[in-house]
Amino acid sequence: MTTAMIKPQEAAKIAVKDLNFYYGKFHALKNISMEIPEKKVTAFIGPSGCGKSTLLRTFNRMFELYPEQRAEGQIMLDGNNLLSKNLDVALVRARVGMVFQKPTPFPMSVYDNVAFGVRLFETLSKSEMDDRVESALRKAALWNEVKDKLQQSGSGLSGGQQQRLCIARGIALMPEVLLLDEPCSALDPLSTSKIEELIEELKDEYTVVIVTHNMQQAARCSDYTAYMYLGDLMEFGPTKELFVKPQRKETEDYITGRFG
Ligand SMILES: Nc1ncnc2c1ncn2[C@@H]1O[C@H](COP(=O)(O)OP(=O)(O)OP(=O)(O)O)[C@@H](O)[C@H]1O
Repeated sequence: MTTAMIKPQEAAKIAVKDLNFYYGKFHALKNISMEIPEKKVTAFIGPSGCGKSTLLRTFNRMFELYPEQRAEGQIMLDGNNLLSKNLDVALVRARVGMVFQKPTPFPMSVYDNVAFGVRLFETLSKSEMDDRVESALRKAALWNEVKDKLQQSGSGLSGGQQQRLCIARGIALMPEVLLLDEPCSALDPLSTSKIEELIEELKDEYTVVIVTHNMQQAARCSDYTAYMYLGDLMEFGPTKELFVKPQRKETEDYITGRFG
């Protein structure tokens, strides 16, 4: 399968080359090559089961927790192969943060939810940590809503607030890349639009990759879109072009709702 591709003009933050992924014998990603541009939002779209989440999870070696899962090929992050056995996985995960579909706050206070990961990597004074927590919550557009309840439990927040708390938790580690796996699927429309606004702001500082089922969301908040089907990368290019003038008939059928 040859991917219909318009190569991004920006520098690549992540360069994927000939990536194949297996769940046991099942070949879930087939020879994927693409460049994820730095400080832009890239969306992965495609019908259920096409491999969007699988591809996203390779970017922080999430699959390594499961022995039957295997990735072959290269995923270069600033020139280092993320799949190389020599790379420290904990450091990879600090550079490449991930937010999941369902908000998953830790069973601890709002403050500690954000500080927890930072304490694993850095020794900060109390005031430095306070600053870090505040700055992460501000960037996640949550500070004003929680500044008076930092010591209350994170699970007491609304679903949309919990998801922004999870984003703050990722940001607090000062990652370079943020992976968002259907971050709005469990949220109401108002929380969804807040997260979408936030994504727009995050790209000033981070490279953002988002998996979404929602094509309007991909069209609204991404700069680049990848359309996947049955483990193949069918088409990749600037979002505006992919939605307005797709190169492949399969992409057009999917985005116009004729299929999927
Ligand atoms: N743990 C697993 N073990 C075996 N097969 C898996 C596993 N996880 C996913 N798969 C298979 O790999 C393929 C890709 O799954 P993946 O979750 O990446 O798709 P997706 O595009 O993100 O789907 P969805 O939109 O439904 O979340 C599917 O055929 C799925 O059944």
